[in-house]
Amino acid sequence: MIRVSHLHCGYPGRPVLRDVNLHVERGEFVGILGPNGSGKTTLLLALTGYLRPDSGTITIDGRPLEELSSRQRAQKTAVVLQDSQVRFPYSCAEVVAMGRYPHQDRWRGPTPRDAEVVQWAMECTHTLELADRPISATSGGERQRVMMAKALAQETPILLLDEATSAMDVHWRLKAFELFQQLQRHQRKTILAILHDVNLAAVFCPRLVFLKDGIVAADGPTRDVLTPATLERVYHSPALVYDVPENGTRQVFFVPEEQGTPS
Ligand SMILES: Nc1ncnc2c1ncn2[C@@H]1O[C@H](COP(=O)(O)OP(=O)(O)OP(=O)(O)O)[C@@H](O)[C@H]1O
Repeated sequence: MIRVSHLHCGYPGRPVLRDVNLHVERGEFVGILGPNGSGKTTLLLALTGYLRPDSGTITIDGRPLEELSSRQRAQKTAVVLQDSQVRFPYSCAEVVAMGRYPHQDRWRGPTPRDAEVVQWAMECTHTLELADRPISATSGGERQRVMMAKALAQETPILLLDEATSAMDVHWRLKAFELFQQLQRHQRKTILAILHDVNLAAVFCPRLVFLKDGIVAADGPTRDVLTPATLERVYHSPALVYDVPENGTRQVFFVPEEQGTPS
């Protein structure tokens, strides 16, 4: 579904990603982790077509990204950013409805199906009660839920999340990730989620990709790559890794330097 080959990408005068290779199949839920500045957002921006590669290729369903029009790209990929700015005081319902633009005919306007999808997206993100509120009058966590609803309303096979739940409390963050998991399992959506919370990633993402200094430092099934060795190599922080028998996941405890690692 998504194939990134020998990707070099960055900003004018600042190369970031170096020879990144990544192949993601339809229906995968991949966590993208790594230290600040390691290139996670740069990779996501390259996947949306916002940043053009310096070299290398990105294909979606076998088609090079640069061959797709912006409308075609928006039909394939929806993005939820950590902090989306909406300049005008649109209501939350209007913001969610913007997710339908890539499917709409400019001359016909919204159809009953558009309204149904918007209603569905707001129901499953619990944002209906915010429908008439100006987006500028919502809290950070509420705004992230509205932007999630907009991305769902876009009805794309691929969902890219960049710290999309960072402003949410524990309850809403878990609800959001449970929803992503349902979309992955029942609609076979392909989800790439940039996260700093290694433990959240370990619970929901069966595959993890660690970036470090613009290269892929580790990529594989969560159980294989979530090891003290990988974490120490990527974050330079000693870590203890535990198996949680109750749900079959792994969890990590980063050990503050001065406490040392218990023997
Ligand atoms: N618009 C820009 N122009 C120039 N350099 C940039 C720009 N945006 C990011 N960078 C630089 O590119 C590098 C990678 O940034 P990127 O945002 O991809 O990192 P990240 O892994 O997402 O980091 P974080 O965890 O802090 O969000 C960093 O060194 C950053 O300073």
